[in-house]
This record gives sequence, structure tokens and C-alpha cells, in this order.
Amino acid sequence: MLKVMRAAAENPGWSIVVPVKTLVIAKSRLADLAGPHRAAFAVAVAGDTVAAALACPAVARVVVVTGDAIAAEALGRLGADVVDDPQAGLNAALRHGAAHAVRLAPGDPVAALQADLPALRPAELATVLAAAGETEESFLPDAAEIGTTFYGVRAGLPFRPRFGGESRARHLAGGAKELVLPGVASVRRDVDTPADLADAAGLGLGPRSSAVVARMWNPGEATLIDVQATVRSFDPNTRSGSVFLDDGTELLFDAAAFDAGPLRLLRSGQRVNIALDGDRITYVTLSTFPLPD
Ligand SMILES: Nc1nc2c(ncn2[C@@H]2O[C@H](COP(=O)(O)OP(=O)(O)OP(=O)(O)O)[C@@H](O)[C@H]2O)c(=O)[nH]1
Ligand SMILES: C=C(OP(=O)(O)O)C(=O)O
Repeated sequence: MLKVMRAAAENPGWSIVVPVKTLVIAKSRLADLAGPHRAAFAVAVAGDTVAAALACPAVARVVVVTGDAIAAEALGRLGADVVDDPQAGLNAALRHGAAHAVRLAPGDPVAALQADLPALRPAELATVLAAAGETEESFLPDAAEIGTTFYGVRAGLPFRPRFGGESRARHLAGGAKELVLPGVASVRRDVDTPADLADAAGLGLGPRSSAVVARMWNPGEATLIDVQATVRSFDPNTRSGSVFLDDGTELLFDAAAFDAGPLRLLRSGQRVNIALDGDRITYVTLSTFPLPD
């Protein structure tokens, strides 16, 4: 036991901070391709990213920063520590998550990792973390070599992420060391456009993203059906949420589906009637209310 504790003290695990934007506005550049599956795709991609990070032996904890109730619930269930978004932009969200991580484990190095890495492999992240541990402040450029997917600092050093747009140049100008490593394609493959997604699919998507992509690309016959379900979560700010079908399938609904119905609020556990077009929810009402013809 003592040996394990000493080994842990000598090789502290990384705290990985993952920022997740509000789902209804996330992945705007994939809106045409993803259609009604856009929010489900964003949460699936973040889920695969977080699950792969948690499976990496060099990672001690994953802190997700999000103001989105659905993402918070889904990523918390995977084992991430979720903190609220200060709503002051991406870098402020990252600094907030990093401060939380430092309070939890002041002796551990801290990194930011983008949430849109659906092909992320734990072993490739371990390669990046090993290299990052050799230097005070470092970053990994994205596959396009314009942005950044990873930024990390050793324990006790200031955490100064400069994400957003052309962040590779800003991280370089700020003095962070650029990591140039073979065999880390999955850590660099962020997905913003359909071409990025095709590239990530070539590397191998994680199970959650792969399931949503299968629905996006093979929607099958659009079927209009009415079914009962149970509310899992509802965010009054975005008027979106998710329900469980009685077979346990979780489906997300957006503000358009909620606004189509007569309700003002939903609570977790409430029974509802929903109208489905394929697997897209188009209408939500209480189970005691009728659905429109
Ligand atoms: N918590 C938090 N995360 C953010 C914020 N802005 C962006 N992100 C996250 O930062 C990463 C990069 O975000 P973007 O590429 O700007 O946004 P996106 O939703 O992935 O895609 P677009 O809508 O196409 O720009 C993703 O992991 C986002 O979820 C923010 O204000 N707060
Ligand atoms: C936020 C960034 O990336 P993107 O907008 O491409 O996801 C970035 O690379 O800093």
C-alpha cells in the first residue's frame, strides 16, 4: 500500500479539464449533416472523449466544465467531476475548471483537452501526457495545425490557455512548447466539419459517436409514431432535455419539439406522450394529454 502511495506521489496523475459548450448551440458547422441528431452527436462525442481520457492510466481525474444540464448528467455518469460554466467564454471556462482541479489535487499537473475528439485513444493520450510532463507548459496542435487540442502545465505553474480559432500561433507566441510527436493522430483529430468527421471515422470512432453517426447516415424509413416515455432531464433555459423510452433508450428533444407542445415546464420522472418522426422527437406533452392528429 505504502509503495502504491509513494509511486502515486512520484508520478502524479494529470487533471484533465474538458470544456463542453451548451448542446443546443454546439457543433454549428455540423448542423446540415447532423440535422436533428446534432445535440445527441455533441454529447456522444464529448462522452467518447471523456471515457477515453478516464481510461488513460496517466489521468487521475477529468473535470468537465459545462452549463448544460444534459451534458453534465451524461458526463458525470461516466465518472467526470462536473463544474458549472462561468459563461465568460472558452478560456475562462478552462481556467475555472483548472482552479477546481488544483483545489482537489494541488500536486498534480493540469491540462485542457478539447471535448470534440471522438476517436481519442487512451494510449495516444498517454504519449502526449508523458511528453507534456517533460516540459513546463506545452500544447498539441490540432490536425489542421491551426488550432489546439491539448494544453498542459506542470503542477504549480500558471495555467494560461489561449484556445479559440487560430490558437496554435497564440500558444506558441505565449511561450508554450509545441509537442511534435508521432502516433498521436487521435488526440489531434478534433471534429468541427463533415470532412473532419470522415477523417475521425477513418481513425475509428468511439462507441457513442459511432452509434449516433449510424443513425445520422442511415435514418431508415421516417416513421411517425406516438409513444409514452419518462422525462430524464429538462433545462428550462434551453427548453430542451431528454426522455427514456420504456425500452431504456434515451432520446434528446430540442426547444422546437418542446415549444410544439402545450407545456411550460417538465420535471424528471414525469410521464409524457411524445411524437416521433423516425427517432426525432417532434412533440412533447403530459401522458394524460392527447397528442395532435
Ligand atoms: N464550457 C465551455 N466550453 C466551450 C465554450 N466554447 C467552446 N467550448 C468547447 O470548446 C471546444 C471547441 O469549441 P468550438 O469549436 O468553438 O465549438 P463547437 O461547438 O465544437 O463547434 P462550432 O459550433 O462549429 O464552433 C468544444 O469542446 C466546445 O464544447 C464555452 O464558452 N464554455
Ligand atoms: C477552439 C479551438 O478550436 P476549434 O474552434 O477548431 O474547435 C482551438 O483550436 O483553439
